[in-house]
Amino acid sequence: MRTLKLALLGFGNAGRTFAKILEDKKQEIRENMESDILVTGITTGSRGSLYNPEGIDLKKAWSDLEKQGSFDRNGNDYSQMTSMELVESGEYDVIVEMTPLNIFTGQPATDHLRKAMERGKHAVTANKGPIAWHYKELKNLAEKMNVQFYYETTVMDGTPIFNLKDETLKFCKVTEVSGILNTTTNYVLEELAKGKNYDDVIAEGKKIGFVEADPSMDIEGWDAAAKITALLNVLMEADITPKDVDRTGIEKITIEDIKEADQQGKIIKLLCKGTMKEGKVAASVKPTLVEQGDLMSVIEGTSSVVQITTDLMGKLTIIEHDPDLLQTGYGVFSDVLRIVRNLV
Ligand SMILES: NC(=O)C1=CN([C@@H]2O[C@H](COP(=O)(O)OP(=O)(O)OC[C@H]3O[C@@H](n4cnc5c(N)ncnc54)[C@H](OP(=O)(O)O)[C@@H]3O)[C@@H](O)[C@H]2O)C=CC1
Ligand SMILES: N[C@@H](CC=O)C(=O)O
Repeated sequence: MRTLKLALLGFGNAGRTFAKILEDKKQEIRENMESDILVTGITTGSRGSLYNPEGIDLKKAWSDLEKQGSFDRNGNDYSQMTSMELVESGEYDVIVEMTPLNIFTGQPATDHLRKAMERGKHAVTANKGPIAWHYKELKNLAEKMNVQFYYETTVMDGTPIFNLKDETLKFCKVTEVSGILNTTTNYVLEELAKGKNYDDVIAEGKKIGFVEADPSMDIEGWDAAAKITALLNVLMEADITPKDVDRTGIEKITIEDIKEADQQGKIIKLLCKGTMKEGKVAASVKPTLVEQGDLMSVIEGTSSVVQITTDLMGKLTIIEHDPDLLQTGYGVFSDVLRIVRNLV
């Protein structure tokens, strides 16, 4: 039986859901992959940290957080470790980065991943900042250190996009990527059309768990810009940052705009697009009028869609229907399983 130790940075919506899946599937992983996956460290921004090289009691960790809003300060595993201290000196095999998105720098997530890989640790990130800002450097570092580095959750949760390209679209050259990649704006536009108040809609989205810690990251199109950047960096080796995306958010869209679109038989969607022509990459995020009945118009609620055009396989469309946090947790879980599978 192999033992793989994980250090989790961030234990919010994504982190807790991932931990629950891990706990639920513990026995199946043992039986099918002859592996035990232990979590040896967890850090948060303000709710304390846990550390135990023999494995943390995950059920207690999330129940303490959910019941009392912080880890148990009197518990055996309670620790004062900061994220960087855990990364630099903790005992673990895989760092799992799930801290909030800082879209303007990709930090501190990038430093966490860089430092862990420099120590020869494998890395998984749900945080798209590092992929949007520092993908090439991190990928090169992973190769140099001979470690695995995965980031499936950064775009459309656990929907296999990066895995699909890596595993089943070998030698396909991607020439265009488009889609609806941000849940919050899709949800907000739809709920405003029903006559709901903006603040109530954001509060609902926060409760469900998909709105970023700072909602302007979603509303101003930054999250979508980070996702199209991540897709282009990975699928086309574009080497761009979110600053290179021609970006307009939905902050100026009014209920009148939505009604006017409806009268014309159209609907407003925040569309992302990236193309590669003669070696040049162009990327945009823009509120766009879409004909009702068009494929993009039926992507409702928390659903997302991506279309990938390739030279050998033409255009492929992948829709993620009504995801919730389970699919976010699954994205992280699938990356960790990929590491286990490749180690066997
Ligand atoms: N939720 C979703 O639908 C999806 C989220 N993601 C990405 O996953 C990441 C996490 O999202 P989510 O779980 O929803 O966010 P949350 O805001 O729910 O949780 C963030 C967690 O990170 C902690 N944290 C903040 N700063 C630090 C730090 N410096 N070191 C360690 N922990 C820290 C927070 O602690 P505290 O609460 O104490 O501040 C909290 O535990 C984000 O980058 C997001 O973009 C990706 C796909 C989908
Ligand atoms: N805030 C994001 C969450 C997932 O990446 C979104 O709304 O899509």
